[in-house]
Amino acid sequence: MSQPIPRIVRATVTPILISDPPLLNVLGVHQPYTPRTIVELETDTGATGVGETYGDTEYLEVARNLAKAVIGKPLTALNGLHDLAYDSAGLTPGTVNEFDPAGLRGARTNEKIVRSVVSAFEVASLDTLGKALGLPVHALLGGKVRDRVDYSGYLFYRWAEHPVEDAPRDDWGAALDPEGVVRQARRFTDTYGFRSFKLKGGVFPPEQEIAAIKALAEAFPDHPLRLDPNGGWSVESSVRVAEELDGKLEYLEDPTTGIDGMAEVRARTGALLATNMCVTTFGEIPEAFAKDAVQVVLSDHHYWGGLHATRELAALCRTHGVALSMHSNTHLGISLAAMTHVASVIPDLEYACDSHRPWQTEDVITEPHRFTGGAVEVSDAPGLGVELDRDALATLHERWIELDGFRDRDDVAAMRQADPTWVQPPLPRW
Ligand SMILES: O=C([O-])C(=O)C[C@H](O)[C@@H](O)C(=O)[O-]
Ligand SMILES: [Mg+2]
Repeated sequence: MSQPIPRIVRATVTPILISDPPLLNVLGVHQPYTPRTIVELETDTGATGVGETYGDTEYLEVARNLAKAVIGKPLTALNGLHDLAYDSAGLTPGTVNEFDPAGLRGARTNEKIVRSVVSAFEVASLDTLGKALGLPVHALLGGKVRDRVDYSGYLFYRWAEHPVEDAPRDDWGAALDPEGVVRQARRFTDTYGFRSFKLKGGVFPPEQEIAAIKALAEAFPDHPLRLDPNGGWSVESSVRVAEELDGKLEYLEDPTTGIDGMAEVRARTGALLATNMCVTTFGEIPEAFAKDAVQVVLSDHHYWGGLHATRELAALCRTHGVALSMHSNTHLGISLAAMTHVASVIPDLEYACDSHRPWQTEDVITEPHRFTGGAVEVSDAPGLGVELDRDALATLHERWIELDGFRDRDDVAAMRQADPTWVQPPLPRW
């Protein structure tokens, strides 16, 4: 006997600020606090679920509108979320900002904002549905093909402390040269067992970053390595780095900006190139793949629009012989759970995924994930397999209310706290 599909009766959007260390990148430095949005859904049958996404003001606005619009909708109406988000926010597709000061993921567009918000509602819906059915999210996506998902150790040049008073602190110390990077990698691997490393570059002139990769290669000869300057280099510099590091990298990530620049680096060096900047939406795929600009697409279920969309992306990549792996920005355990579920159902995932999570000291789930052997176990518990920590959520939301200067991530402005002359660096920087 068929049952009515549960309908959504409550959708709550809670903005939070989470502590973030002073991690450096081509734009500047992370703020002491990064905004995230937590979405909670409840159905008329009493089932509940959670999702997480970016929390900057523009995202939050769209999320708040979508929260009103989903009331009364069937829990399984996932394919309508995208249009509902556009309509409820009164948006049309378009570019908001040619360069995103917050996330180093190409231009900031309404499409990316909408998809990022939709991802949190889609994940929350799947969590709710899974819990109602007693099935893990991976089962709702066709079933896991692996029990553990590999993540790479995400190394950053960093300062010991933020240059502002009362900022959160940690005990990692500074990493500003090859020795510091190797020390950080050693601690990462001792603590979490990571079996590959990615170094966030674009911070120092390429020679210094080449030296850091060489030091890592010497210290960890069995660990695959990646370098990601977020488009900080010209084509000429990219070619030089690719040649200097030939044989030392498993791939080079976004050495330069734009599809044409990436295609030229590929054509001149044969280096394997990954991106989370020049292919971040479905519309960019035909040109990038036709020009052989990228060989590894770093998906991010937030900005591709959710877990189903990530599987669609995986199918497209597979069809074109392009590999798929996973990008990450600052995030908490709800996102890590979603990333792990979707990664577990993609058969041909050959590279370890990225995750910022080891840098975070706070979470909104009662039992944060553990990285062991560089991997996270895929949960078979109903839904995402996480439980919301309401006290932690309330505390981090209070912080969002109090510290209104951090509600939009801006790495350029954060850098100005240390260097008042700092302006958004033009790319390429070198
Ligand atoms: O792989 C990437 O490009 C990123 O993770 C972008 C991020 O914004 C990262 O650079 C960061 O958080 O500094
Ligand atoms: Mg990247």
